[in-house]
Amino acid sequence: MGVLRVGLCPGLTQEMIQLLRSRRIKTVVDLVSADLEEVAQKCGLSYKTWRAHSSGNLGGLQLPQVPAGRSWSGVRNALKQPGLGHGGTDGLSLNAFCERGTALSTSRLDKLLDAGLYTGEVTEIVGGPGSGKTQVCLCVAANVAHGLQQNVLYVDSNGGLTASRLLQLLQAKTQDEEKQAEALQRIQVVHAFDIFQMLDVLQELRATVAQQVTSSSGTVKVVVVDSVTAVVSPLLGGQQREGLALMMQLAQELKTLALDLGMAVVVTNHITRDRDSGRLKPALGRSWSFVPRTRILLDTIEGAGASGGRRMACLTKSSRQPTGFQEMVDIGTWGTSEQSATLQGDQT
Ligand SMILES: Nc1ncnc2c1ncn2[C@@H]1O[C@H](COP(=O)(O)OP(=O)(O)OP(=O)(O)O)[C@@H](O)[C@H]1O
Repeated sequence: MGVLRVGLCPGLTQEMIQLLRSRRIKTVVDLVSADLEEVAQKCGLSYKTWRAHSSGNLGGLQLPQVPAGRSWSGVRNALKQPGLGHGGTDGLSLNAFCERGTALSTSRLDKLLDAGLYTGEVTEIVGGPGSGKTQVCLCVAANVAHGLQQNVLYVDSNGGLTASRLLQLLQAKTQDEEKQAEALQRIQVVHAFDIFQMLDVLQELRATVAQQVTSSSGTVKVVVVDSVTAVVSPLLGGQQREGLALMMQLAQELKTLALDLGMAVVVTNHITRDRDSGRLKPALGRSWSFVPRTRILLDTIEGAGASGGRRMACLTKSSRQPTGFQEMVDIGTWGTSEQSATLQGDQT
């Protein structure tokens, strides 16, 4: 059991340890199980300062792997489960541990995602050309920037983003031009047309956020990458080992942003046909398939064609909901109305 001690994480002073002890918080597990806001209040620290102090890896101590929850109470309950709370497999920073598993309501796909995009995770939107992946990304960006008033980094690697469509989505949410402008300012758009540019962008974000732990300016909550396939697939195939290595480096960067910096990461991926079975599957192969924790497949509805806006969204990977859960969405009306219909949910 990790007893709290000076130097375990930056800013954890003897004085703070004494204060915590007087509140019966003696170990790392006591600390992560406690209500952070309440602890901050009792110890006379601002919540933000406390969060800043509690970032870091607690001296490399292994924090328990908690099943994804949605709130602090979820984290606390998870820690009460037998077998948890005595060290684990996942050396998360305390900061990320606190942030992990917050559901951000972001799009018409919230129901499939079990309340929204989760911080601390990579979510993948998969589909063929014109299936609506970019529309989902734009919708997520608009909702996060306007509805949640949080910052978004939007990495466009295929030129799919258009400012006019983004504005259209925001106009559907508010008529107030000032609010539209504020939301647009929260969406930082970066073009990265090869993997090196993309790695640069993500590494820069990581460095900036790491340096700004105590800054009052808002940090990026959601990272959108549309698409990973555009920059990775030219590197794969044949004997291109370097390509695979770069792809896994990209995967690592995205996971770091999610797990260590508490962001929700959304990526898009193409589909490809399996050589043996002939079935459609996400592109980029088996190594990449483990990167996203949740995956949604977008498909055109038979007979409707790609030009129509109706799509079937199907949950094909999830740790929370039964896979096979489907929802019909109309990407064409996303900028104008808020209609969607759940068609079916079944276990596969
Ligand atoms: N401004 C718009 N208003 C309404 N619907 C649009 C608009 N732009 C595109 N769409 C719809 O989105 C579809 C294309 O979706 P999108 O560009 O998101 O696909 P994608 O999956 O990202 O494709 P690709 O893989 O080729 O980039 C169009 O067929 C159209 O139905």
